[in-house]
Amino acid sequence: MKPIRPRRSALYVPGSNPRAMAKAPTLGADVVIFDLEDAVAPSEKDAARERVVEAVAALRQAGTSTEIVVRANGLDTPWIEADLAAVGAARPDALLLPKISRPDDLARVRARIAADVALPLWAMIETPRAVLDPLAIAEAQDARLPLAVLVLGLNDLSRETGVRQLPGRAPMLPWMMTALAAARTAGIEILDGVFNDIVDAAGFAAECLQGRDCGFDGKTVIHPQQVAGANAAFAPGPEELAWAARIAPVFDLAENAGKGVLRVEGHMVERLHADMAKRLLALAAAIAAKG
Ligand SMILES: CC(C)(COP(=O)(O)OP(=O)(O)OC[C@H]1O[C@@H](n2cnc3c(N)ncnc32)[C@H](O)[C@@H]1OP(=O)(O)O)[C@@H](O)C(=O)NCCC(=O)NCCSC(=O)C[C@H](O)C(=O)O
Ligand SMILES: [Mg+2]
Repeated sequence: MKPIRPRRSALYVPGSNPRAMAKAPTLGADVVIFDLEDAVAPSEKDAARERVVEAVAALRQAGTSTEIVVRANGLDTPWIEADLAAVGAARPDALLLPKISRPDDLARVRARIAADVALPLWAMIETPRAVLDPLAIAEAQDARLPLAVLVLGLNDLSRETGVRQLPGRAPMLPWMMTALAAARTAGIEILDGVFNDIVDAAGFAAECLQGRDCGFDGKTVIHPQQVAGANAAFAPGPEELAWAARIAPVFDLAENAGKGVLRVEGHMVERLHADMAKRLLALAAAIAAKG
């Protein structure tokens, strides 16, 4: 089993907001994404980049357990060269690239990152082209700069396609699930998009549960108030864990060694269910280890 790093909540923080940046790593999010892209006005780009480099360095020095990611500006913007150089110097845990539409976009980024820099890339799936073939993006791998996580950008997708962001997200679901299948085919993770209405706690909770039911590893969030809800929704619940603990070891028992399927408490349990249960228990242990 691959080592598990919980990514239940990934909090975007504008690189232009020092107060929020200082607060972000203390809020319990598994991931903090310092944003240089859409949340930062053009006039603030240079100052934000410097501030983000300093913040990443300070967090590394402090040995934070929060995963620290920097979102760069788009490939065709005037800021990308400086962003990539800064990320090379700061060495966050990962670099998030917006508006990746095709494998060649990743190749172009990789070619522009200094040869002595090695770190995971995350790619935003938020253009119409990307949702038509997310597998080509997810499978565009590289040893030095591997693609580790896809992140949905449903605001940009809405803007680019005219699709409305409705409760239940019916018009978006085919794209969301295709991206999820692409991530799983490539063996990488995928995070759900943001929920813009900060005051609609019930709507946010419903969307978190939907994301979890759809198989996402976590949700990107935009405000401190959304962190706890995402953490709760994307963590295994007590009943789920209790069941997992009961079925995880059943095929390890000597009497079941030659069996492929069992009846446990009225349920059919195959080896695949035991494997899923072991993964769930490992995720719970990784969450517990965070303290
Ligand atoms: C959305 C906000 C602009 C709301 O800001 P504001 O009304 O000022 O928030 P509050 O007054 O409620 O804030 C209370 C305190 O919490 C801190 N805070 C707020 N937001 C954050 C945050 N994201 N991280 C850390 N801390 C935060 C405030 O500083 C207050 O603290 P204090 O003063 O000490 O009391 C704002 O929440 C915000 O900017 N959110 C992030 C926006 C962002 O990054 N957007 C870009 C990413 S979303 C996206 O692009 C998705 C994708 O690409 C797509 O296409 O869909
Ligand atoms: Mg976007």
